[in-house]
Amino acid sequence: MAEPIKVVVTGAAGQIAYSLLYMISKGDVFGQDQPLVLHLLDIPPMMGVLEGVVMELMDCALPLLRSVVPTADPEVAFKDVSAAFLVGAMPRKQGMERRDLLAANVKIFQVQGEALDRNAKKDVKVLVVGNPANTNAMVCSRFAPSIPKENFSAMTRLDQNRAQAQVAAKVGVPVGDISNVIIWGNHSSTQYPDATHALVNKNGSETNAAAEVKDDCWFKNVFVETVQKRGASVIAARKMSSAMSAAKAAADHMKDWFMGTPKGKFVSMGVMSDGSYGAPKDVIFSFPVTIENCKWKIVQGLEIDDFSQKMINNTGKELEEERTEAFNIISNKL
Ligand SMILES: NC(=O)C1=CN([C@@H]2O[C@H](COP(=O)(O)OP(=O)(O)OC[C@H]3O[C@@H](n4cnc5c(N)ncnc54)[C@H](O)[C@@H]3O)[C@@H](O)[C@H]2O)C=CC1
Ligand SMILES: O=C([O-])CC(=O)C(=O)O
Repeated sequence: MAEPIKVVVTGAAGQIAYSLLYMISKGDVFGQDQPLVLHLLDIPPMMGVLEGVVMELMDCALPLLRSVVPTADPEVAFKDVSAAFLVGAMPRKQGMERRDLLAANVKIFQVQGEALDRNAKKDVKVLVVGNPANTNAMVCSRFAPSIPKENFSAMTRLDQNRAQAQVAAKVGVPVGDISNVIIWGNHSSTQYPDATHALVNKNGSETNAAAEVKDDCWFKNVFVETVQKRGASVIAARKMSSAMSAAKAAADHMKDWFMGTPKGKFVSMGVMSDGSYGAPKDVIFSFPVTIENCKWKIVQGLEIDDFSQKMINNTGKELEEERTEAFNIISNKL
């Protein structure tokens, strides 16, 4: 069996981590042959709760989990890690936009970027889940200059999974038979869930989902809005933000990054923009990507109609505004 790899989860005493830690520890992300050492970071007042999480992980008796290091010290948490799930941040409450969390959360990602830079392996794969995820990931990368920009990503996989589930219900097939739904841009209510290129697998042959449904109005209105507002709908119902589905999406995202995407299939990830499809450069923008040998590549050459381009431009504009806001907050706090 391989040597254990070190994996850090921040916000380890919180609700997303409570589901995510189990998924990681039983081999859902790095595979059934990959032993793990888990580093769990949270803030000092949560160390008691974290002790309980450590007890439960031990009591799960999971063979791949070789040891657990609970800590409130980022220098310890990020030491020699190969993968980082940056979950720890304040969640939004009803009536807030994710962007409203910038003031509370952006500084966390500055500090953690600096600690990653000093301590993590240089090929560490970083997934930012804490909101506003795209802008936090951009900040984290800026403060970790010795780690390639390509190693920082933000989670839009939950949006992709939501979109896939909506299309599956509309077509009337199991969710696993839908692929290549795209999330463009920001993990916010300006994101553009795009099913133009989505495929439906019917008895082994693949057809275009939009052609199958023949309801352009549904795709441009109900579908887009349902996915854009799904996080808010969960908060309204649960009085807390999505956790089980967020953990599953984080596991899916990191698994694909390490294991790759199947031929002809793509997934959506917030990655450092190179300006493809008219997106602004140097923001973390969600694109369709394929992954091979732990490296993602933006899918090129997709046909983009006027409606889609308008939506891509709009979410890009929000990311530029968030970038300005984030650096204002950081410079005021220096
Ligand atoms: N990108 C996405 O699709 C999603 C993102 N989220 C975001 O994920 C974040 C976490 O959500 P939950 O687990 O529900 O929140 P939670 O409040 O249950 O847990 C957050 C944990 O982070 C800890 N924390 C705060 N500051 C920290 C720091 N500096 N270092 C380490 N830990 C720190 C807290 O003590 C707490 O234990 C929120 O920002 C939420 O908005 C949630 C769902 C989906
Ligand atoms: O909506 C929220 O604040 C939590 C989140 O990011 C989501 O569920 O997509």
